[in-house]
Amino acid sequence: MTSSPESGWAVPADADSPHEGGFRARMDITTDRGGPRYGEFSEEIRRLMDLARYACPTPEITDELIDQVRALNKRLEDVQIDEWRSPAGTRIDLPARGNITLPPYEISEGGPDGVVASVTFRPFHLGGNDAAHGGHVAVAFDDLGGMASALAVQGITRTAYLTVSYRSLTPLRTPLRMHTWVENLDGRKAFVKGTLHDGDRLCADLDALFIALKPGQP
Ligand SMILES: CCCCCCCC(=O)SCCNC(=O)CCNC(=O)[C@H](O)C(C)(C)COP(=O)(O)OP(=O)(O)OC[C@H]1O[C@@H](n2cnc3c(N)ncnc32)[C@H](O)[C@@H]1OP(=O)(O)O
Repeated sequence: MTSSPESGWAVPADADSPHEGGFRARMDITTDRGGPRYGEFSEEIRRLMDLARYACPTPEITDELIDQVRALNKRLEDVQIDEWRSPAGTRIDLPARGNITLPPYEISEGGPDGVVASVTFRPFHLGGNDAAHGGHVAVAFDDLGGMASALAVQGITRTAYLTVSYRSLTPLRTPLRMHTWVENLDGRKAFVKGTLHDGDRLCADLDALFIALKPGQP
């Protein structure tokens, strides 16, 4: 994996890619990548996003911050790797598998009855009026609905459709209960339902279809 000189973004070097279709690569999931403090690193990045979202720096402080963030980005550019070997998304010991782009969640149950997780939308997940952005709620449902369907079909699934009904405001900074489960399994089709609760209050619910991928299907 190298960085594209034009964009500075990581680009895949596919000659040695371990990917064989679906979301996963032909390699073991490890909890070592990024080291024992990788979870702390992810949390500091989330904190950076939270603080940046609500910051109103003076022009002088903006200048200073640009230099500091550029230095941090330069350090990260030096350690780019492809998605299959990146700790973000494969560290199953960390909230949301160490994936900093997902709302952080912790799973308490996962099996034939579905998945139950505590999800906390961060300040940077703001939609407006101190409530979570609906798109971030859908992201959480997609990931945990995908997990429920994957457990049911014992394989990799992909979202065909996903409908979220927003029943009441979803608060930030509050551990919420998300439950996703397969209501009906019909061959490769897993019809998934889900709920998101703040205590007894229903914030949103899910109606989705996930399709089990065929071997090698991209
Ligand atoms: C643990 C980690 C969890 C992570 C979860 C993250 C999940 C994601 O975000 S996935 C990303 C978003 N989704 C995508 O990009 C998917 C893009 N679409 C595709 O790849 C394909 O259309 C795919 C795989 C969904 C289905 O294609 P394909 O495998 O060819 O199946 P296909 O033969 O068309 O359909 C299979 C069945 O599903 C039905 N179906 C497919 N799409 C739909 C749909 N949108 N609505 C209703 N039915 C559908 C078909 O009618 C067919 O039914 P039947 O077998 O009864 O005739």
